[in-house]
Amino acid sequence: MVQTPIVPHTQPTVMSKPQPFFEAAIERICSVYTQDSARKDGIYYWPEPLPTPDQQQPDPLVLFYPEQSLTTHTGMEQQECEAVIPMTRREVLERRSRDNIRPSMQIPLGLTDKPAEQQRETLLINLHGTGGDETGGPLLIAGAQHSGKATTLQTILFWLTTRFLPEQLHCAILDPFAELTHFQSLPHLYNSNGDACWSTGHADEQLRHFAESVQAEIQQRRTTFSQQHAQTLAQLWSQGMILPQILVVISNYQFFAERTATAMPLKKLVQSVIEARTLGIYLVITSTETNQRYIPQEIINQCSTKIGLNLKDQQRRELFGSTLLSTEAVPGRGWIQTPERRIQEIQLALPINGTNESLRDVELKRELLQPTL
Ligand SMILES: Nc1ncnc2c1ncn2[C@@H]1O[C@H](COP(=O)(O)OP(=O)(O)OP(=O)(O)O)[C@@H](O)[C@H]1O
Repeated sequence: MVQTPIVPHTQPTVMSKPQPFFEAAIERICSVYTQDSARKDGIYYWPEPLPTPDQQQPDPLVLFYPEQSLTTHTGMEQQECEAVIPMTRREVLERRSRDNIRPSMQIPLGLTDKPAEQQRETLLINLHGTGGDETGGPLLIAGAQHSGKATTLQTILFWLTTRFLPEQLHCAILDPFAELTHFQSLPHLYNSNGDACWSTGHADEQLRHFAESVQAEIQQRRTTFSQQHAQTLAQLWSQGMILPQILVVISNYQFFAERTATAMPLKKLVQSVIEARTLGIYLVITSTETNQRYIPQEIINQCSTKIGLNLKDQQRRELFGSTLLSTEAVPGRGWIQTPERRIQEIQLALPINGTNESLRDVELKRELLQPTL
């Protein structure tokens, strides 16, 4: 039996504002009975809540450990943020040229809350999956406006382009609202023919060209796999044949849905990419809508990992097939449904720290323009 800790009688703490009695009591207990002593007694504390962006700290959770604190526009040093990766970006860049790297579509994207297990864990999305066709798979991020969709795409691209050399990773991006333009400068966005693989898809011709170039890559890859009698990209890499992993990003899918000339070719492209996962070709889609009018139900069903950010009740039902409580309306907060169909609350990470969007934007651009190691 665990004994109740004895709290010595101390002077009341001086507080700046009145605190409810139970909060003051908990604070007093915590000050004398540390987490370490509790663990030794077999008591595990409820984990910290998910970090919440607010006015005081708009960037509580970032991808990499910040190199240095950025100063705010008022010149004051900002508060420390939590990092998903306990390393700076520079350290990850250094490792990528040193490590014997293997293909991997595991992406650290934030934190997840598991109240039943009293745990808060790193949220790892695995687009490849480890256990056959039902695992990994396409990622769909659906969310209201300003809920953090574009930022999440930036975090995904920032991770993958930091982790992998351009010959190991290639991205093809359809970006109608030009939210990912900073990545255009990276060699990862050029295919083996030297063609840029970023497009707004505004003109039908642009979209057709984008779809054709991705389809051509898929076709070429099928031929290579069969010539080499390979089952997986990892097999080819281990034989010294480095074909890049390909990430296809379709941002704001709903934008294309009502254009009759583009809806069908885009749907066909998505189907082909979904089928090409075993060839090392992966898909991430974002959408502000979850209704069939804007995104075909087959596509929603085939996306085995789904994230919903600040959605209405009806949209949560359309996306997850079940009614969930709404989450706090802060950017990057929502629900994830994983391939095992588990649903968990999450907080997604910013790619970079900074107290407002324009500071973060400048900093991200600067990081991406820096010569890599
Ligand atoms: N995980 C996060 N943590 C903190 N702030 C975030 C996070 N994600 C996004 N934000 C901030 O919230 C705002 C909206 O983000 P973002 O532009 O990514 O949303 P969006 O869903 O793409 O919006 P829209 O649909 O209007 O394009 C931005 O100021 C962004 O910096």
